[in-house]
Amino acid sequence: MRLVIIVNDYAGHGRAKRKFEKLSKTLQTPYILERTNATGHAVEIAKKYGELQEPTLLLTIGGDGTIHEVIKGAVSYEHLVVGVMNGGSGNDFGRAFPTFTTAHQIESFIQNPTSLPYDLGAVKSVDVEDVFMNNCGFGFDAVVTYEVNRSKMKAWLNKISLGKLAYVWILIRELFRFKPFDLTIENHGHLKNCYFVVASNQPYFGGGMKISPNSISNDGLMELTVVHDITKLKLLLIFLTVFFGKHTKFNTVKSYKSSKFDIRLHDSVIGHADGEYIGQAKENQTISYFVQENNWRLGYNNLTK
Ligand SMILES: Nc1ncnc2c1ncn2[C@@H]1O[C@H](COP(=O)(O)OP(=O)(O)OP(=O)(O)O)[C@@H](O)[C@H]1O
Repeated sequence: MRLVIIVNDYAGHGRAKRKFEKLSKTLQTPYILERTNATGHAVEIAKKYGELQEPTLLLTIGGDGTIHEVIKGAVSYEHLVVGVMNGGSGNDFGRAFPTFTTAHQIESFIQNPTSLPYDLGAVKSVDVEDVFMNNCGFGFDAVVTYEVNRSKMKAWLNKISLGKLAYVWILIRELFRFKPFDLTIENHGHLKNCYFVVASNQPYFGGGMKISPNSISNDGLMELTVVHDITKLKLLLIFLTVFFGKHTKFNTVKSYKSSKFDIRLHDSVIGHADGEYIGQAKENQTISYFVQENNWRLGYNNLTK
């Protein structure tokens, strides 16, 4: 099996770059190195190897955004297997899926490749279309993600390893600015004053929050979680309980399970897929979430974690 290593030097504020440098000192197996040069490049890299028809491990060293792009490009190419070494900041993928940590694990995989198929979520409306291996949400979570990613303060604080401070500051600032929206979920009814709605294919989001504790990534189903009708102070308290997956006990948190959801937001609200901004859904447009069952393969063996 051919080994292609895809590295996003910028992921994890240089963490992915350092991981690759360390790996390259011990890895004996020949490999092709692909460094991403911009947002979206990893999709093109994966597609390029999809067209070459040779069994290939796309070993991705980066964060959730880079992994998202590689899976998006690799989807439906049966000879492509995605492998991951965590190199991001949040690494929600690595909390739910097995990942490689050493050169020895990768070498033993190349000699004896084993992989399993996983589901991919899809989201589609007139203005928004994407896929997700972790989760895809509209509302407050997307606003915080968007503001954190474009924040100059975060870039500066990261240089002195205080990036999380920027996250907390932006979360509180946006909480006071955010205007809740009404939401209709087809076949499930209408909810008022919603802060966010998120569809999940695995439990974790936002860097370790267990937003959807019962999500399983290869069951052909997704979970929809909505937080609604709640004071801003209580929402902050609920954020603390999310780390332990205990928020679902509050009656202001609703969860649904299905292979497909059609929702309508009664305001124009921005969205994210796997923590990357995907655009703004216009008010009252139908947004369809659905599961593409078992359509990408993850490589790992009994040595991976
Ligand atoms: N050469 C590049 N320069 C700038 N951005 C890049 C480059 N290559 C990829 N990107 C983009 O960098 C963004 C962040 O990458 P990624 O999500 O992997 O890291 P992270 O944000 O540190 O990790 P996490 O999402 O796990 O918190 C992605 O949107 C990706 O498309």
